[in-house]
Amino acid sequence: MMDITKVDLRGVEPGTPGWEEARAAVTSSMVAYGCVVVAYDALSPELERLLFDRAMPELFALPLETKQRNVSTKGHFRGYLGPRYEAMNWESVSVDDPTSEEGNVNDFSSLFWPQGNSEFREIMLLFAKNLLKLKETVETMILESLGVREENIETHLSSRSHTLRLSRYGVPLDADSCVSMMAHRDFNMSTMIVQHDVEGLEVQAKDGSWLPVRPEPGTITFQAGELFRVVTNGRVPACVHRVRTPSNRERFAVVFGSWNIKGAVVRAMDELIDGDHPLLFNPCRPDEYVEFLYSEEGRKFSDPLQAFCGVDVGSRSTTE
Ligand SMILES: O=C(O)CCC(=O)C(=O)O
Ligand SMILES: [Fe+2]
Repeated sequence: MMDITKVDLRGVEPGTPGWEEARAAVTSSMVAYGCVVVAYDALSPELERLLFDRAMPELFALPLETKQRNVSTKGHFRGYLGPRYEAMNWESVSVDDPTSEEGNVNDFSSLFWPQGNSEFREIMLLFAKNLLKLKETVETMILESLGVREENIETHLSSRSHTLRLSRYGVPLDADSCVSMMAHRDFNMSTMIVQHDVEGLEVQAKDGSWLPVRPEPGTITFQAGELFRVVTNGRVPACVHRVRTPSNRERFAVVFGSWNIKGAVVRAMDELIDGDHPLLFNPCRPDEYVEFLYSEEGRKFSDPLQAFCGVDVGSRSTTE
């Protein structure tokens, strides 16, 4: 089976020799799959083991009431997600704005370890900061390649909020398919996924085939969400992905999500609209889009973004 090409971003910075080559490779993978697999040192192997092999199993073994203390006022897919997803055998906790020094990660950590766990807190903060840097590098590469001006890239990067989510998948309940999370696109700007030891993430190619992303140490998957599709005026598709674990093992994953700042409007970047690339999506409000996505109406569409804010309403099609 074919692998998605891995791009080595270790030590690659703007102006360094490897930048342009890496940028081209990142962009071509994004245009093809809506995702790219990169090699990047976001956490040392020792810290990664501490997090995945010790802290995460310990955290998820806590009583339900303890995990439920992880709440968020910031909307969908935040805080503790558990019993509602029993049919998937999936649960996760998440921290908002995980790179802020003002104590979010601290409060998050003391929910689970009231007596303190400075090691966990430090790992989370370091991980989040490094993942944020990687995200900015990858998005800069893509937007630069597509011809977006530097000041617009900066505005784009500074209009974001972030979450760091820790997920646990029990062994897949459907032993035939081994799928524990169905095919979907994320409705945010972008997502980065860090796997550890156990396989699961699969990405769908345009021909419909599924490409497994192997949980190789030191690799991270960057995926475009629906909002990135709007921003790039459809040049970059939102990544279709799922979780499937044929080895039937419990699996942990860390997911860094990039969202809009509250109330913002997302629109296609000026440089990406021209005669050859007419505007595909009207400006959209992410909070309204999410409402639509989960509404009875929204669920009918195979491409709900197109139905919600697509310019060409003639091409709307339902899955029915
Ligand atoms: O666990 C993974 O590898 C993917 C998770 C995912 O797709 C999600 O949380 O939206
Ligand atoms: Fe996802």
